[in-house]
Amino acid sequence: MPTPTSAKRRIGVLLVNLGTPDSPQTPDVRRYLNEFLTDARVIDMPAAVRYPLFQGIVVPLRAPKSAKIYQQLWTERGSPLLYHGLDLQRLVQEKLGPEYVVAFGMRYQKPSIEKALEELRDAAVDRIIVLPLFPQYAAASTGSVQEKVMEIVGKWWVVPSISFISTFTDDPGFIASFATLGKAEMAKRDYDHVVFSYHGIPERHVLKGSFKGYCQLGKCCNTYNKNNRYCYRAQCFETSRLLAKELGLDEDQYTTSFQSRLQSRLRDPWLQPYTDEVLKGMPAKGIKNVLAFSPAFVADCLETTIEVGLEFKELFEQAGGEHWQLVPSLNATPQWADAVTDMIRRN
Ligand SMILES: C=CC1=C(C)c2cc3[nH]c(cc4nc(cc5[nH]c(cc1n2)c(C)c5CCC(=O)O)C(CCC(=O)O)=C4C)c(C)c3C=C
Ligand SMILES: [Fe+2]
Ligand SMILES: [Fe+2]
Repeated sequence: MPTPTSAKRRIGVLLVNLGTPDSPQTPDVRRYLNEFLTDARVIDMPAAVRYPLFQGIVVPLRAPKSAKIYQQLWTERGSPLLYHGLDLQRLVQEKLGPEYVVAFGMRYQKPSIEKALEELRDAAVDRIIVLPLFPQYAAASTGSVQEKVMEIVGKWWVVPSISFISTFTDDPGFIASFATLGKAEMAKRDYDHVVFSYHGIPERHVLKGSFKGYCQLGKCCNTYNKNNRYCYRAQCFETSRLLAKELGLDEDQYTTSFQSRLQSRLRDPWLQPYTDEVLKGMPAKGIKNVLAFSPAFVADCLETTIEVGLEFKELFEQAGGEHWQLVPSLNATPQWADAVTDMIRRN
Protein backbone atom coordinates (compact mmCIF):
# COMPACT_ATOMS: atom_id res chain seq x y z
CA MET A 1 0.00 0.00 0.00
CA PRO A 2 1.37 3.49 -0.79
CA THR A 3 2.32 5.62 2.20
CA PRO A 4 -0.25 8.38 2.84
CA THR A 5 1.06 11.80 1.83
CA SER A 6 0.78 13.08 5.41
CA ALA A 7 3.25 10.41 6.63
CA LYS A 8 5.88 11.72 4.22
CA ARG A 9 5.72 15.28 5.50
CA ARG A 10 8.91 16.47 7.08
CA ILE A 11 9.53 19.23 9.59
CA GLY A 12 12.41 21.66 9.14
CA VAL A 13 14.46 22.72 12.16
CA LEU A 14 16.78 25.71 12.06
CA LEU A 15 19.31 26.03 14.86
CA VAL A 16 20.93 29.47 14.93
CA ASN A 17 23.80 30.92 16.91
CA LEU A 18 25.28 34.39 16.93
CA GLY A 19 28.20 34.12 14.52
CA THR A 20 31.95 34.23 14.51
CA PRO A 21 34.67 35.44 12.13
CA ASP A 22 35.84 33.18 9.27
CA SER A 23 39.37 33.30 10.66
CA PRO A 24 41.11 35.03 13.57
CA GLN A 25 42.88 37.43 11.20
CA THR A 26 42.10 41.15 11.45
CA PRO A 27 40.33 41.54 8.04
CA ASP A 28 37.91 38.68 8.84
CA VAL A 29 37.33 39.93 12.38
CA ARG A 30 36.69 43.42 10.97
CA ARG A 31 34.12 42.07 8.49
CA TYR A 32 32.36 40.15 11.29
CA LEU A 33 32.31 43.11 13.68
CA ASN A 34 31.11 45.45 10.93
CA GLU A 35 28.08 43.24 10.33
CA PHE A 36 27.45 42.58 14.04
CA LEU A 37 27.87 46.12 15.32
CA THR A 38 25.77 47.79 12.64
CA ASP A 39 22.76 45.61 13.49
CA ALA A 40 20.15 48.08 14.78
CA ARG A 41 19.05 45.55 17.40
CA VAL A 42 22.58 45.42 18.85
CA ILE A 43 23.50 49.09 18.54
CA ASP A 44 20.17 50.85 18.77
CA MET A 45 21.23 54.21 17.38
CA PRO A 46 19.92 55.92 14.24
CA ALA A 47 21.63 54.50 11.12
CA ALA A 48 23.09 57.94 10.32
CA VAL A 49 25.10 57.75 13.58
CA ARG A 50 25.60 53.97 13.85
CA TYR A 51 27.36 53.39 10.51
CA PRO A 52 29.92 56.22 10.64
CA LEU A 53 30.61 55.68 14.36
CA PHE A 54 30.99 51.90 14.25
CA GLN A 55 32.29 51.21 10.74
CA GLY A 56 34.42 54.37 10.79
CA ILE A 57 35.84 54.42 14.34
CA VAL A 58 34.86 51.63 16.77
CA VAL A 59 35.40 48.58 14.54
CA PRO A 60 38.73 49.70 12.96
CA LEU A 61 40.08 50.27 16.49
CA ARG A 62 38.59 47.11 17.96
CA ALA A 63 39.27 44.59 15.17
CA PRO A 64 43.06 44.16 15.68
CA LYS A 65 42.59 43.76 19.46
CA SER A 66 39.72 41.30 19.03
CA ALA A 67 41.75 39.38 16.41
CA LYS A 68 44.50 38.75 18.99
CA ILE A 69 41.90 37.32 21.40
CA TYR A 70 40.37 35.17 18.65
CA GLN A 71 43.87 33.82 17.90
CA GLN A 72 44.01 32.55 21.52
CA LEU A 73 40.58 30.92 21.13
CA TRP A 74 41.07 29.33 17.68
CA THR A 75 41.60 25.55 17.47
CA GLU A 76 42.48 23.08 14.71
CA ARG A 77 38.73 22.81 14.06
CA GLY A 78 38.34 26.58 13.91
CA SER A 79 36.03 28.67 16.08
CA PRO A 80 34.41 26.66 18.92
CA LEU A 81 31.05 28.41 18.46
CA LEU A 82 30.94 27.10 14.88
CA TYR A 83 32.15 23.53 15.33
CA HIS A 84 30.08 22.91 18.47
CA GLY A 85 27.05 24.19 16.55
CA LEU A 86 27.72 21.81 13.65
CA ASP A 87 28.27 18.89 16.05
CA LEU A 88 24.99 19.70 17.79
CA GLN A 89 23.18 19.86 14.44
CA ARG A 90 24.46 16.35 13.53
CA LEU A 91 23.48 14.88 16.91
CA VAL A 92 20.01 16.46 16.95
CA GLN A 93 19.42 15.24 13.36
CA GLU A 94 20.35 11.69 14.42
CA LYS A 95 18.06 11.84 17.45
CA LEU A 96 15.07 13.35 15.61
CA GLY A 97 15.33 10.93 12.70
CA PRO A 98 14.27 11.24 9.04
CA GLU A 99 10.94 12.99 9.74
CA TYR A 100 12.97 16.11 10.48
CA VAL A 101 15.59 18.05 8.53
CA VAL A 102 17.96 19.96 10.80
CA ALA A 103 19.95 22.94 9.48
CA PHE A 104 22.39 25.25 11.22
CA GLY A 105 23.03 28.93 10.57
CA MET A 106 24.71 31.96 12.08
CA ARG A 107 23.17 35.43 12.46
CA TYR A 108 26.44 37.04 11.32
CA GLN A 109 28.85 35.61 8.73
CA LYS A 110 28.85 31.87 7.84
CA PRO A 111 26.99 29.58 7.45
CA SER A 112 24.34 32.17 6.76
CA ILE A 113 20.73 31.91 7.91
CA GLU A 114 19.71 32.44 4.29
CA LYS A 115 21.63 29.37 3.09
CA ALA A 116 20.28 27.25 5.96
CA LEU A 117 16.69 28.30 5.19
CA GLU A 118 17.22 27.48 1.50
CA GLU A 119 18.43 23.99 2.48
CA LEU A 120 15.15 23.48 4.34
CA ARG A 121 13.11 24.82 1.42
CA ASP A 122 14.97 22.49 -0.97
CA ALA A 123 14.15 19.56 1.31
CA ALA A 124 10.43 20.41 0.83
CA VAL A 125 9.73 20.65 4.55
CA ASP A 126 6.15 21.27 5.58
CA ARG A 127 6.92 23.83 8.28
CA ILE A 128 9.95 25.28 10.02
CA ILE A 129 10.80 25.48 13.73
CA VAL A 130 13.50 28.05 14.51
CA LEU A 131 15.52 27.64 17.69
CA PRO A 132 17.87 30.58 18.34
CA LEU A 133 20.51 29.07 20.63
CA PHE A 134 20.19 31.77 23.32
CA PRO A 135 18.55 30.51 26.52
CA GLN A 136 17.33 33.95 27.59
CA TYR A 137 15.47 36.14 25.10
CA ALA A 138 17.16 39.46 24.26
CA ALA A 139 16.16 41.78 21.43
CA ALA A 140 19.86 41.95 20.48
CA SER A 141 20.26 38.17 20.10
CA THR A 142 17.02 36.15 19.71
CA GLY A 143 15.11 39.20 18.41
CA SER A 144 17.74 39.82 15.77
CA VAL A 145 17.59 36.20 14.57
CA GLN A 146 13.80 36.38 14.39
CA GLU A 147 13.91 39.61 12.39
CA LYS A 148 16.46 38.16 9.95
CA VAL A 149 14.50 34.93 9.42
CA MET A 150 11.27 36.88 8.77
CA GLU A 151 13.06 39.25 6.41
CA ILE A 152 14.34 36.30 4.36
CA VAL A 153 11.18 34.15 4.19
CA GLY A 154 9.08 37.28 3.73
CA LYS A 155 10.68 37.63 0.30
CA TRP A 156 9.94 34.04 -0.79
CA TRP A 157 6.98 33.55 -3.10
CA VAL A 158 5.69 30.73 -0.91
CA VAL A 159 6.09 31.81 2.68
CA PRO A 160 6.41 28.72 4.93
CA SER A 161 4.61 28.09 8.21
CA ILE A 162 7.17 29.04 10.79
CA SER A 163 7.45 29.06 14.57
CA PHE A 164 10.11 30.29 16.99
CA ILE A 165 11.25 28.93 20.32
CA SER A 166 12.03 32.34 21.77
CA THR A 167 13.28 31.48 25.24
CA PHE A 168 14.30 28.35 27.14
CA THR A 169 15.37 30.09 30.33
CA ASP A 170 13.55 27.55 32.52
CA ASP A 171 13.53 24.50 30.26
CA PRO A 172 14.08 21.47 32.54
CA GLY A 173 16.40 19.76 30.03
CA PHE A 174 18.53 22.90 29.62
CA ILE A 175 18.81 23.34 33.40
CA ALA A 176 19.55 19.65 34.02
CA SER A 177 22.24 19.59 31.29
CA PHE A 178 24.13 22.52 32.85
CA ALA A 179 23.65 21.10 36.35
CA THR A 180 25.24 17.81 35.28
CA LEU A 181 28.37 19.65 34.10
CA GLY A 182 28.45 21.74 37.29
CA LYS A 183 28.07 18.70 39.55
CA ALA A 184 31.01 17.03 37.76
CA GLU A 185 33.22 20.03 38.68
CA MET A 186 31.84 20.15 42.24
CA ALA A 187 32.74 16.48 42.71
CA LYS A 188 36.40 17.29 42.00
CA ARG A 189 36.85 19.85 44.81
CA ASP A 190 35.09 22.09 47.34
CA TYR A 191 34.02 25.58 46.27
CA ASP A 192 33.22 28.53 48.56
CA HIS A 193 30.87 30.15 46.08
CA VAL A 194 29.25 29.88 42.63
CA VAL A 195 29.07 32.75 40.11
CA PHE A 196 26.51 32.68 37.28
CA SER A 197 27.89 35.20 34.80
CA TYR A 198 25.63 36.25 31.90
CA HIS A 199 26.40 38.28 28.80
CA GLY A 200 25.39 41.88 29.61
CA ILE A 201 23.22 44.22 27.57
CA PRO A 202 22.55 47.93 28.03
CA GLU A 203 19.91 48.59 30.72
CA ARG A 204 18.05 50.61 28.09
CA HIS A 205 17.42 47.40 26.09
CA VAL A 206 15.55 45.88 29.03
CA LEU A 207 13.53 49.02 29.70
CA LYS A 208 12.56 49.33 26.02
CA GLY A 209 11.04 45.83 26.12
CA SER A 210 9.38 46.26 29.49
CA PHE A 211 5.73 45.08 29.48
CA LYS A 212 3.59 48.06 30.58
CA GLY A 213 6.51 49.42 32.62
CA TYR A 214 6.74 46.22 34.73
CA CYS A 215 10.52 45.72 34.40
CA GLN A 216 12.44 48.33 36.38
CA LEU A 217 15.80 46.54 36.85
CA GLY A 218 15.03 45.84 40.51
CA LYS A 219 12.92 43.48 42.59
CA CYS A 220 10.74 42.82 39.53
CA CYS A 221 13.35 40.21 38.61
CA ASN A 222 12.92 38.25 41.87
CA THR A 223 10.08 36.28 40.30
CA TYR A 224 9.54 35.07 36.76
CA ASN A 225 5.99 35.51 35.53
CA LYS A 226 3.79 36.45 32.56
CA ASN A 227 4.72 40.15 32.89
CA ASN A 228 8.48 39.66 32.64
CA ARG A 229 8.67 36.51 30.53
CA TYR A 230 10.86 38.30 27.95
CA CYS A 231 12.79 40.56 30.33
CA TYR A 232 16.40 39.45 29.78
CA ARG A 233 17.40 40.32 33.36
CA ALA A 234 14.46 38.46 34.92
CA GLN A 235 15.24 35.43 32.76
CA CYS A 236 18.88 35.39 33.88
CA PHE A 237 17.83 35.47 37.55
CA GLU A 238 15.36 32.66 36.90
CA THR A 239 18.00 30.47 35.23
CA SER A 240 20.28 31.08 38.24
CA ARG A 241 17.53 30.19 40.75
CA LEU A 242 16.72 26.95 38.92
CA LEU A 243 20.38 25.98 38.53
CA ALA A 244 21.06 26.78 42.20
CA LYS A 245 18.13 24.55 43.17
CA GLU A 246 19.47 21.66 41.08
CA LEU A 247 22.93 22.14 42.57
CA GLY A 248 21.59 22.34 46.14
CA LEU A 249 22.85 25.89 46.72
CA ASP A 250 21.37 28.30 49.28
CA GLU A 251 20.79 31.94 48.27
CA ASP A 252 24.00 33.13 49.93
CA GLN A 253 26.09 30.54 48.11
CA TYR A 254 25.73 32.02 44.64
CA THR A 255 25.80 35.36 42.78
CA THR A 256 24.27 36.41 39.46
CA SER A 257 26.29 38.97 37.51
CA PHE A 258 26.83 40.34 33.99
CA GLN A 259 29.93 40.41 31.80
CA SER A 260 31.14 41.59 28.35
CA ARG A 261 30.00 45.18 28.48
CA LEU A 262 31.05 47.09 25.41
CA GLN A 263 33.02 50.06 26.75
CA SER A 264 31.80 53.12 24.98
CA ARG A 265 32.42 56.79 25.32
CA LEU A 266 28.68 57.15 25.82
CA ARG A 267 29.10 55.28 29.13
CA ASP A 268 25.55 54.04 29.09
CA PRO A 269 24.91 51.66 31.99
CA TRP A 270 24.79 47.93 31.28
CA LEU A 271 23.08 45.32 33.45
CA GLN A 272 24.59 45.13 36.91
CA PRO A 273 26.30 43.87 38.97
CA TYR A 274 29.32 43.59 36.68
CA THR A 275 31.12 40.22 37.03
CA ASP A 276 34.63 41.72 37.07
CA GLU A 277 33.71 44.02 39.98
CA VAL A 278 31.92 41.25 41.89
CA LEU A 279 34.80 38.80 41.67
CA LYS A 280 37.44 41.35 42.67
CA GLY A 281 35.61 41.89 45.99
CA MET A 282 35.26 38.19 46.82
CA PRO A 283 38.69 37.24 48.27
CA ALA A 284 38.44 40.02 50.89
CA LYS A 285 35.17 38.41 52.06
CA GLY A 286 36.89 35.03 52.41
CA ILE A 287 35.68 33.62 49.10
CA LYS A 288 38.81 32.06 47.63
CA ASN A 289 37.47 29.19 45.53
CA VAL A 290 34.86 29.98 42.91
CA LEU A 291 33.03 27.86 40.37
CA ALA A 292 31.81 29.99 37.43
CA PHE A 293 28.98 29.18 35.02
CA SER A 294 28.22 31.06 31.80
CA PRO A 295 24.56 30.12 31.30
CA ALA A 296 23.78 32.70 28.60
CA PHE A 297 25.75 30.54 26.15
CA VAL A 298 25.11 26.97 25.08
CA ALA A 299 28.49 26.63 23.39
CA ASP A 300 31.97 27.67 24.39
CA CYS A 301 33.15 30.81 22.65
CA LEU A 302 35.22 33.92 23.17
CA GLU A 303 32.96 35.04 26.01
CA THR A 304 33.24 31.80 28.00
CA THR A 305 36.69 30.34 27.33
CA ILE A 306 38.62 33.60 27.20
CA GLU A 307 36.63 36.13 29.22
CA VAL A 308 35.35 33.89 32.03
CA GLY A 309 37.91 31.08 31.83
CA LEU A 310 41.09 33.16 31.48
CA GLU A 311 40.56 36.89 32.04
CA PHE A 312 38.32 36.56 35.11
CA LYS A 313 40.59 33.88 36.55
CA GLU A 314 43.53 36.28 36.28
CA LEU A 315 41.55 39.13 37.90
CA PHE A 316 40.39 36.86 40.71
CA GLU A 317 43.91 35.62 41.44
CA GLN A 318 45.29 39.18 41.35
CA ALA A 319 42.68 40.10 43.97
CA GLY A 320 43.86 37.27 46.26
CA GLY A 321 41.62 34.43 45.06
CA GLU A 322 43.05 30.90 44.94
CA HIS A 323 40.97 28.89 42.50
CA TRP A 324 38.63 30.05 39.74
CA GLN A 325 37.08 27.33 37.59
CA LEU A 326 34.81 27.71 34.55
CA VAL A 327 32.19 25.02 33.99
CA PRO A 328 32.42 24.05 30.30
CA SER A 329 29.42 24.91 28.17
CA LEU A 330 26.80 22.46 26.91
CA ASN A 331 28.44 22.21 23.46
CA ALA A 332 27.30 18.95 21.85
CA THR A 333 26.91 16.84 24.98
CA PRO A 334 24.35 14.03 24.53
CA GLN A 335 22.16 15.28 27.42
CA TRP A 336 21.92 18.73 25.83
CA ALA A 337 21.18 17.22 22.40
CA ASP A 338 18.35 15.25 24.08
CA ALA A 339 17.05 18.47 25.65
CA VAL A 340 17.05 20.24 22.25
CA THR A 341 15.31 17.24 20.68
CA ASP A 342 12.60 17.38 23.39
CA MET A 343 12.09 21.14 22.87
CA ILE A 344 11.62 20.57 19.12
CA ARG A 345 9.25 17.62 19.55
CA ARG A 346 7.13 19.59 22.02
CA ASN A 347 6.84 22.55 19.63
C1 LIG B 1 23.88 35.62 24.88
C2 LIG B 1 23.61 36.24 23.79
C3 LIG B 1 24.23 37.51 23.40
C4 LIG B 1 23.75 38.79 23.62
C5 LIG B 1 22.46 39.19 24.28
C6 LIG B 1 24.74 39.68 23.10
C7 LIG B 1 24.63 41.07 23.13
C8 LIG B 1 25.63 41.96 22.74
N1 LIG B 1 26.93 41.66 22.35
C9 LIG B 1 27.63 42.80 22.06
C10 LIG B 1 28.96 42.88 21.62
C11 LIG B 1 29.84 41.81 21.37
N2 LIG B 1 29.60 40.48 21.63
C12 LIG B 1 30.63 39.72 21.15
C13 LIG B 1 30.75 38.35 21.18
C14 LIG B 1 29.71 37.45 21.45
N3 LIG B 1 28.45 37.77 21.89
C15 LIG B 1 27.68 36.63 22.00
C16 LIG B 1 26.34 36.53 22.42
C17 LIG B 1 25.52 37.62 22.77
N4 LIG B 1 25.78 38.95 22.58
C18 LIG B 1 28.53 35.52 21.64
C19 LIG B 1 28.08 34.09 21.59
C20 LIG B 1 29.78 36.03 21.31
C21 LIG B 1 31.03 35.22 20.96
C22 LIG B 1 31.27 34.98 19.49
C23 LIG B 1 32.47 34.13 19.20
O1 LIG B 1 32.93 34.20 18.03
O2 LIG B 1 33.03 33.39 20.01
C24 LIG B 1 31.61 40.60 20.55
C25 LIG B 1 32.85 40.16 19.75
C26 LIG B 1 34.05 39.91 20.52
C27 LIG B 1 34.74 41.16 20.93
O3 LIG B 1 35.24 41.88 20.07
O4 LIG B 1 34.73 41.42 22.14
C28 LIG B 1 31.13 41.91 20.69
C29 LIG B 1 31.79 43.18 20.20
C30 LIG B 1 26.71 43.89 22.24
C31 LIG B 1 27.07 45.34 21.98
C32 LIG B 1 25.50 43.37 22.68
C33 LIG B 1 24.20 44.00 23.02
C34 LIG B 1 23.87 45.21 22.87
FE1 LIG C 1 27.82 39.72 22.46
FE1 LIG D 1 12.67 42.87 35.19
